[in-house]
Amino acid sequence: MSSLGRLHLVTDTRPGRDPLAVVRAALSVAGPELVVQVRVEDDTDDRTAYELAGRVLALCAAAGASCLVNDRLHIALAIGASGGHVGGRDLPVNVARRVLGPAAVLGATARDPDAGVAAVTAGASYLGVGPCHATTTKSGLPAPIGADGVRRVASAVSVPVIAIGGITAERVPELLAAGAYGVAVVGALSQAADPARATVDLLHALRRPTLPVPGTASAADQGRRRTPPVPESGRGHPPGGGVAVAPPAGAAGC
Ligand SMILES: Cc1ncc(COP(=O)(O)OP(=O)(O)O)c(N)n1
Ligand SMILES: Cc1nc(C(=O)O)sc1CCOP(=O)(O)O
Ligand SMILES: [Mg+2]
Repeated sequence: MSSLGRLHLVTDTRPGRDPLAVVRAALSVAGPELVVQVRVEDDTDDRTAYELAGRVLALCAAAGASCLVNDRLHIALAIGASGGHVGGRDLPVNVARRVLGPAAVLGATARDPDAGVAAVTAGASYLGVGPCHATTTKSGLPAPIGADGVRRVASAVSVPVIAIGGITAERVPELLAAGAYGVAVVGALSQAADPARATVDLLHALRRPTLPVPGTASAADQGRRRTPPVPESGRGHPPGGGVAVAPPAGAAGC
């Protein structure tokens, strides 16, 4: 069983970006609190994606952080990543779970409660929920769901909810209050003048105590933020208070 960090850095591989420099800067201040999701553009060939993912994994391993791979689960397996993330146009969640195996971290995109419940039933160990706010990083997304949309999903599931889309440090408190466990960002770090400083700001916002949201499964996680659990093995829980993540028992396709 592994522990999920609360701050997810999704790589920005658009032309002119330097994803490895941003990953290095973020890891230098976040260490094991960071999850790096390797996400490449759709027209990137597998060899390029594989080489980037391998480099990111090496940086993460040296810092004690987790590395996930978006969409391309064969690359996740090839490099020995902690897991992967799939959305509505990728492998179905139950198939992704079968491919990655029962111990892997598997994220699934969910934009509403029904999709969230279905993804968890199929084997997702966390949900990426958004877009919370307008984003300039990705096109073709539906209208932002805001903190209320995050609340609706978080209320329906018992796995960590990672809010995504237009996230800034200033917006973190309302998302935590809505039941989010953590956040995933692209631009807040890749477009920052000082990505290390921006990482610190996001981590501070994520560590700030928030009131539990009554009736949400994530209220338990909010409680854990104040009183981190005693790790089973004495390791694996980041200083920010990660939560143990394992696929639900009997997940379809496992
Ligand atoms: C944490 C997180 N949440 C959502 C997504 C989006 O995944 P998806 O819907 O499959 O879109 P692409 O990222 O593949 O374009 C994500 N990657 N991470
Ligand atoms: C990759 C991605 N997926 C989203 C979704 O809602 O599914 S939003 C998004 C991009 C998030 O970038 P930024 O932090 O720069 O807004
Ligand atoms: Mg996808």
